[in-house]
Amino acid sequence: MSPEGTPAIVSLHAVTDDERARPAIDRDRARAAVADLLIALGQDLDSPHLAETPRRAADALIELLTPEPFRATTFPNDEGCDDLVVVAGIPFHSLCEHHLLPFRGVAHVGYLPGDRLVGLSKLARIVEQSSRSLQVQERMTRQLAEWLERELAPRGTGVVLEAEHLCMSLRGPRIVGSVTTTRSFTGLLRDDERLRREFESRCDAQGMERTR
Ligand SMILES: Nc1nc2c(ncn2[C@@H]2O[C@H](COP(=O)(O)OP(=O)(O)OP(=O)(O)O)[C@@H](O)[C@H]2O)c(=O)[nH]1
Ligand SMILES: [Zn+2]
Repeated sequence: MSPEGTPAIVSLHAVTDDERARPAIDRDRARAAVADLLIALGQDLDSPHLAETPRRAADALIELLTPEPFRATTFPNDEGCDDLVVVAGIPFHSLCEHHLLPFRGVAHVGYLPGDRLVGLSKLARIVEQSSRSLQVQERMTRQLAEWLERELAPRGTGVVLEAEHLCMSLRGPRIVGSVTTTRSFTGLLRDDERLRREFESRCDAQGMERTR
């Protein structure tokens, strides 16, 4: 309950310290750098199709790397819900920190409630927010679990990401269709095998292989 005694809807800002510490984006410099890159790659910037490409490409990258802040609405768990809450099959795409190429797939995010419940859409929003950054899949998985821990203090969290990395399918080993799975479990989801299996069975129903 809020201090006034009305039912509490607590809003918490969801931008992490990491994101606050990020240096400001210099759009002009990014555009000039893309122009330099294209010239270094032997491309002709005088061609009508390429003339605006530095602007377009820089703006596209900036869009992909700019998380949208949101407020993480939470509610008191007045009904004492003690079953897993899982949003499975949340589509996402992000940019691989090593090659600046996309990786894309689905995220499954769940928690075992403690004193608070979170608005379900916020689980999708935090996936979207953490994907808007140069990422490594393992780190993104861990960040999502840490966010749940921080905002909800739940009795357990489960996060599973399944993704195809274009740096592996379009170049390098050129293996098309492989799926990388990363997982993070905390609290009772880490310690109680029955709960973890229950979480995983809900993820399986929305797994990448089944839904693509
Ligand atoms: N652990 C992890 N590795 C990633 C991720 N995304 C890309 N990588 C890997 O990052 C590694 C970078 O290694 P390097 O050997 O420096 O890159 P490279 O010379 O381009 O190597 P190849 O990709 O094997 O051609 C590669 O093995 C990628 O597959 C990720 O999310 N997690
Ligand atoms: Zn990569």
